[in-house]
Amino acid sequence: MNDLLRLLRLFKPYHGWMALGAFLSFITLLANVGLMAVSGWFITAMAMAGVAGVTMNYFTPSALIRLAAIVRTAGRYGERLVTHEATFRLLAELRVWFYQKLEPLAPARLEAFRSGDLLSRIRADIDKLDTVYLRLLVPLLVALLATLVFVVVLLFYHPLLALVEGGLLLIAGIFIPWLMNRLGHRTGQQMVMTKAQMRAALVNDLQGMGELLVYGADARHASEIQRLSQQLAQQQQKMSGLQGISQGALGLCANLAMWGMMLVAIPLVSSGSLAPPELAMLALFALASFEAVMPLPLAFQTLGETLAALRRIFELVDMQPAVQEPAQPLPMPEAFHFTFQDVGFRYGEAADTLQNITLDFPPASKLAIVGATGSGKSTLASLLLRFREPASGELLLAGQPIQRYSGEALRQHIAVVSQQTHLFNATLRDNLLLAKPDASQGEIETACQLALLHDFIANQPEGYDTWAGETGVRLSGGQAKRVAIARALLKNAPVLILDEPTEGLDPETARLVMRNIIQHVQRNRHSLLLITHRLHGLEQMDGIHVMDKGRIIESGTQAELLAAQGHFHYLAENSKLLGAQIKR
Ligand SMILES: Nc1ncnc2c1ncn2[C@@H]1O[C@H](COP(=O)(O)OP(=O)(O)OP(=O)(O)O)[C@@H](O)[C@H]1O
Repeated sequence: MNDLLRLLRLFKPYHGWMALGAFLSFITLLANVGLMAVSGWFITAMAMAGVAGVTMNYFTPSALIRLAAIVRTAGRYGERLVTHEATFRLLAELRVWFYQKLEPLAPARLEAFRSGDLLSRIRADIDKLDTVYLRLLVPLLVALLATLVFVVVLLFYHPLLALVEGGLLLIAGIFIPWLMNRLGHRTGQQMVMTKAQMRAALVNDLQGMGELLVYGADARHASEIQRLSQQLAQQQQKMSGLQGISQGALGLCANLAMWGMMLVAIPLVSSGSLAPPELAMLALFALASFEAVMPLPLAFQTLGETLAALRRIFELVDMQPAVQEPAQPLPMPEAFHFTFQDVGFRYGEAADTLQNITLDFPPASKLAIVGATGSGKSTLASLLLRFREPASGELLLAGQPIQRYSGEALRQHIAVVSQQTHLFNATLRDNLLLAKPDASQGEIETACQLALLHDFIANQPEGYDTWAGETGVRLSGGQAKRVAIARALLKNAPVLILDEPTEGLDPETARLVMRNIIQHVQRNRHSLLLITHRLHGLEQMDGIHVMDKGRIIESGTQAELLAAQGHFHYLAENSKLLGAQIKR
């Protein structure tokens, strides 16, 4: 329930729209019930007047009937318009709010979630929330008000009539929905989970379809999807069964109310305290009044589903970002001088990933981090990018703890080519412009020339408007990598971080691209942090740090490290490429 109240507070800017929608719905209901009641009265009165051969004023009731019919039609139209407008506005607001809450959680906190699950929360769970206003709040408010009005109206005729109507409305509006909620709560929650699991499994399988086919695991994965889909079908069947029972029970209550009216009203007509046309009027009034509670059982039956969706949304929203933004961030410095002082870091409860890292990364310098796979090189870069915070020691930027700067502002001054580069399902131009939306064609081409990509693009029939495909599938691995390099160079940021930039490139192309990158950073007096396994081109670095098991075990220039005959020398000996480089 707390989650529901919290959601209502989020709806605050739209309370006016919401109230208007509920009001129109209430008016429409009153018009419908009035229409039925007056019609019942009018038909009976006319019949009786015909039998008795007397004349009666039929203008007023027929005008009333027309009025009620017009109000009902216009009201229904207005109600649909306003309630749906309100719902779409609420959903749009919720999506933006949710996205804004998600953004600071990326990448560190969101890694724990499957991409299909995140998609499910953003789309399906948010969509589910339209039921809170449209199917829960409006019907509940209208039912409450209408029950009150109906009981008061009947009290004017006879207290017993009000008692029958009120009692049956309470059974239909409270007991049956309560029962449906009890019976449907668990299944509703399970349905949200099953749907989310199915979406996550589908997204996962579609992304890895190639591997599934190669290893012949597609049938096994398909059977899991089938199992989930059967589970969902069973849950849906149970919910539909409950819905059928509740609608039947409601119909029964409405008919019982009509009969109840007759039972109470017939003696009143016989005793002369009620006119005969009023008997038909009351019977139809009672029957029609149950429209007020009709939507409630379904609303409460699906409440479990709605609350589960809401919980999944708040669960994400309430997560603390891995990095806290300072309340009053320092302005960005003129020169980007990073200093690691005895920095330690670990992922969650795992063992230390980084220990006692001390290194200096001054402006316009070129630093290489080399070492075995899993030794913590990329983690070091993610601390620089403020995606994560050191657990111990200090990471300084221009002499100030990096925590005092805004992560977002900092990242505007850093260009990155990460290990797993992501290309968007857009043209090559759009993928490049991501780094600098206002870049000119000349700037784009220069960046691509540096990445040795321009000739390839120029040879494509559509040039820079060639479609890259989802995650760059329409390019080779090496081409996609070079798009990422060109994108980083186009940004022209004072700090460039390259994590395995030449992975997937043939040795000659790798050598030429690295040569161009180094010339580019030297020309612009930018700094470069190169994370690599490949030990070529390192003679141009101002410093090399060798990492092993989260620690820096050696530091120096290439010549110094080779002369020291330590770990770097051992790695170099094992690298034919470096041998080729040194000979050259
Ligand atoms: N998001 C993460 N959550 C938990 N552990 C992680 C995460 N990312 C990396 N690790 C662990 O931290 C350690 C260091 O990883 P990191 O990616 O920094 O190494 P690396 O030196 O860059 O490796 P490689 O050369 O293979 O890219 C590894 O043991 C890895 O399993």
